[in-house]
Amino acid sequence: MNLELFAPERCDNVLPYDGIVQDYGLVLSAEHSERYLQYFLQHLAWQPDEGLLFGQYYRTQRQVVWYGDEQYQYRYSGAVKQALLWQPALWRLKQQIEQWVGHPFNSCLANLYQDGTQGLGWHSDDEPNLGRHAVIASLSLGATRKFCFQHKHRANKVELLLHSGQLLVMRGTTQHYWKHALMKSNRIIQPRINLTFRYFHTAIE
Ligand SMILES: O=C(O)CCC(=O)C(=O)O
Ligand SMILES: [Fe+2]
Repeated sequence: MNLELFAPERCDNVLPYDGIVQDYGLVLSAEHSERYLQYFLQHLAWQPDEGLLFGQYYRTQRQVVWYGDEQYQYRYSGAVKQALLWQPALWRLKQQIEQWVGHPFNSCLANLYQDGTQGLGWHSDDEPNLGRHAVIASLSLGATRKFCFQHKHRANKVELLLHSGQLLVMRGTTQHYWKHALMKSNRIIQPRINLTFRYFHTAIE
């Protein structure tokens, strides 16, 4: 069965318990998604992620960039991460996402995976600056990729395929109970951009 033939359906919660992950399905047409992909590939200030982990310097293949209302800062993996002021097209897209989701966002962490050899390992987005019940809106552009949730204390795993133009919203206790990861696959040769819109609280630190 070729899963690519099936457009993702909206789903109020893809998790069985202990969190909420809303799948909005495709919120952008194939044409719009492709235009955004090409534009953001060119116009966002992509850089490898780097820092120190257990005293070891690392530099990822995956590229990242963080934009926000202000030049927010936080310390992570032995490096100071700093937000750039919004890129105008990204800010306009954020406005639209806020309307769809009904929640404000003051920053966006963007990831660029050049092909399927690049992924993102198991983690939770549970930094103190995101607050206890963070609402994170994740828009996918480009190659279809497998995205998984794994419960931290139980055996449950949830697998999703994220298509170009698909919007996922994580909220409630999701980050507390679940980890997520973007899986690698050598068969995928196209790039993918993921935009995660977040609300960054500056009072903490
Ligand atoms: O690329 C993705 O879909 C996931 C990105 C992610 O989990 C993150 O930026 O924290
Ligand atoms: Fe994440």
